[in-house]
Amino acid sequence: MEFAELEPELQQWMRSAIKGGQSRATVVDALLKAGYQPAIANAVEQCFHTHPPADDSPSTDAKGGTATVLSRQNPDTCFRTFNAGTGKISLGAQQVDVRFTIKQPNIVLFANFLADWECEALVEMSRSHLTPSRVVNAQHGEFELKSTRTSGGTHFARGETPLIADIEARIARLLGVPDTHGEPLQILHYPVSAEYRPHYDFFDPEKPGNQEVLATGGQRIGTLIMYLSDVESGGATVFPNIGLEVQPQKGAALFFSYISEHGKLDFQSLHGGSPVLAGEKWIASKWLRASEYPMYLP
Ligand SMILES: O=C(O)CCC(=O)C(=O)O
Ligand SMILES: [Fe+2]
Repeated sequence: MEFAELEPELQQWMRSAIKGGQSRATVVDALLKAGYQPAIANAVEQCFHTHPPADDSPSTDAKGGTATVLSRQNPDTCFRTFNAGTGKISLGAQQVDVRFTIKQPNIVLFANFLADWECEALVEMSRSHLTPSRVVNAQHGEFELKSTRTSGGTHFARGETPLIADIEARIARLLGVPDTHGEPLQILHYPVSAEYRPHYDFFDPEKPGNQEVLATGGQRIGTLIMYLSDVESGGATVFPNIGLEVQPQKGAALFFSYISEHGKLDFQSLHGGSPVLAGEKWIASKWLRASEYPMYLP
């Protein structure tokens, strides 16, 4: 949906909300609640570019104001909702399709999120920089090698290249969460037999080793896994508690969020990458936080 196609009153409302310092998520959320279709997020994004917030109006995010959807008690409402009837979502050159949705846990599979050339470019940028993937030890907070995660990976800072900036803007438009809430983009490579055993992407707040990761950007609230390759055999993303298996398809993206109503962590979101049996698997993971995540860690 193009900003220029909206009714003048709506354009005016959007301009003043943005000039007044409302965040993208707040504006999109208000419009969805008013009954607009999710594609309205496109128009909001365009409006942000053409009518950026005034320099002297601090954003409600920065003030921690109550209008900020992401600072609510119940952060799951900050994501747009999708259903089987959502239809095509126009994101720049990509016409994204919703393939299926599950409500609990909240899972959505999108087809055609990335173009083939974008998948190939991300793989080529990463191939020579892979190091063994690590996991955070929830007891003492160190990042360590474990047999439960045997992929190789690398990461890119937000906006590190024009392609990455473009994909991050697309994610923000699709999900209705500002790109500033995203961790660096992780590129993961699974050769034959590599896997990521079932785990949660959120950090258990009860565990002492998680306090440091939680202090930067707050809790993780959702994950977008972008498939950069097909896999000849094996390598599905699995949700063992609900019996779901998603076979990687180049260009598709799997979204799931794990803060259930009333801000409770959703333990049904247990998921993993099953072992690759033939061929190789490449993915890009974008983890989203409840608050802004710094560009460079202190
Ligand atoms: O490899 C997969 O399919 C799952 C990856 C994953 O769980 C993650 O990146 O958090
Ligand atoms: Fe994960």
